[in-house]
Amino acid sequence: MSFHGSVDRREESQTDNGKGNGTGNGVVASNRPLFSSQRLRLNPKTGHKPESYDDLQLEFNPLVFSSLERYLPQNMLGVTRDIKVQYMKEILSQYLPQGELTRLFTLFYYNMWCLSLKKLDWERVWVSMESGLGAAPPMKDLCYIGLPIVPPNSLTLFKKAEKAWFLDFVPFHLLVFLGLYCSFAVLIKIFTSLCRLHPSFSLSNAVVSLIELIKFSVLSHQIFCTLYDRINIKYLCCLLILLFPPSLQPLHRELYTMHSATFFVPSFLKAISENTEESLRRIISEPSPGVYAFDMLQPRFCELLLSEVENFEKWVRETKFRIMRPNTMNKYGAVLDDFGLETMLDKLMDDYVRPISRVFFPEVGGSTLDSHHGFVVEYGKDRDVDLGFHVDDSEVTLNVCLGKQFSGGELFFRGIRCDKHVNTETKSEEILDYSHVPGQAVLHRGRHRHGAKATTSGHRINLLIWCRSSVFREIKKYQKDFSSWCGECQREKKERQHLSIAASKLELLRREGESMI
Ligand SMILES: O=C(O)CCC(=O)C(=O)O
Ligand SMILES: [Fe+2]
Repeated sequence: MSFHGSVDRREESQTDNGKGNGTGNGVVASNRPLFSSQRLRLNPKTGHKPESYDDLQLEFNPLVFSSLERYLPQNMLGVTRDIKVQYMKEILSQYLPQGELTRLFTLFYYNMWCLSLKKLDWERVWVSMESGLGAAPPMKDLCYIGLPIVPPNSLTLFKKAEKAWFLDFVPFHLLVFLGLYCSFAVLIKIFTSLCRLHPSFSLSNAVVSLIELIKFSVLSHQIFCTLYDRINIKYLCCLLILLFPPSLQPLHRELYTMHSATFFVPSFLKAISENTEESLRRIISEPSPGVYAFDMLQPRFCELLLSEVENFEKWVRETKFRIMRPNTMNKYGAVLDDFGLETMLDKLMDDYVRPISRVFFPEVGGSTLDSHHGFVVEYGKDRDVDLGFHVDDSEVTLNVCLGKQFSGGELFFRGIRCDKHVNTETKSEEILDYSHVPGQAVLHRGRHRHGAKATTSGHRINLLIWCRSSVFREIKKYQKDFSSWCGECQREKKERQHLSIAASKLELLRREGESMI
């Protein structure tokens, strides 16, 4: 690999120890095709005044040569400019084709610019180049002096540099630009209005003032850079949030931690505490295969949660805060995790939904539910009207009606399907239209196709928790047959079994016929 060559080169240069190219007398033959062991010194010769290369037609910017000159080995500092140029050109051309170098020099100049503004020190230029381009040994020397040179054909390293450029530098660049732009814009505005107002306005005065203003802008720009540099933007955001906290205050603090006795009806609590299939079946009905219904929430809890949601929505309206809606299908409703109910919902899933799902939905990861998306949906006048036919992004969905008074809004279920069969037709035995009652929960697989009919009057608000299992999702990637839960896969499997039994029977009959003959 090209890296090996680079490592060798570095080792070679280390043994050379700054004493030139092996000749020992500091003289380098001008017609020498290659300075076989070129190296640069690690620390610049600070007292050395570099020559100007501006008048030469060079492949690289003359400034690169001036900048590089201080890093030449001692014996090269006294030779003619042409030899220095040749020496430096060879160093530069060893590393990269011209095109890539040009692009990398952009990075270099960017760092130089940062340096000039004291945004970066050399140490950080090195670190930035190193992390941006990869830490190939020979680069260390070169990067240390700010030259982002990488071994030939190291396109991958360059890609990394580009990525680093975008991730680290572009946001900074934009901010600096904005800072500069704003300060200029404001100052120019002040300047022009002053010019118009001031009685002693003259062109020469104006030019002098303008120069002063530019100086001032550059200074403010530098202050801005320093601020940016010193105060990590993340911490700045945290600080701002701490200084100006969003003013949403919970209305009912008791909702934010799990109080099972006040949240749930006694029958539900009893069944969960016994934690057997029998105890659960005692309180749970199954109006259609795969849809389980049971009484769950106390009316008081529903009221509290409804007023908490109202409080949240009022705050959203007043502050004009933009919030994410529960999913792409709803224009109303709110994600409960977003206003602090995440911990309570975690507990609800862990201690209540999972024990039931373990019994009723083991084949879709019911016992390994480990994350959730909890939200409320709202239907009625000035709200969503109905909800289209869909499947949820969940393994198991808990849907509890919180209230209020309403008519219509039935949940309709149309069979469980895997991805492949999600659009297949519904069999009559799969049809269920279910009318929800406040406090009552419906538990179903996320892949159970469903929707909600129009709420024709009143206001319907439901609490939903889409529960997910990462284990199930991982296993599912390697499966093709979902006949343990997909209605259509089941039918296909039965069909295959049917055909194979019929074929076996036919084969038996054929053999019997043959033996008779
Ligand atoms: O409106 C409902 O009760 C159903 C909501 C639903 O299915 C969903 O949000 O995924
Ligand atoms: Fe749904």
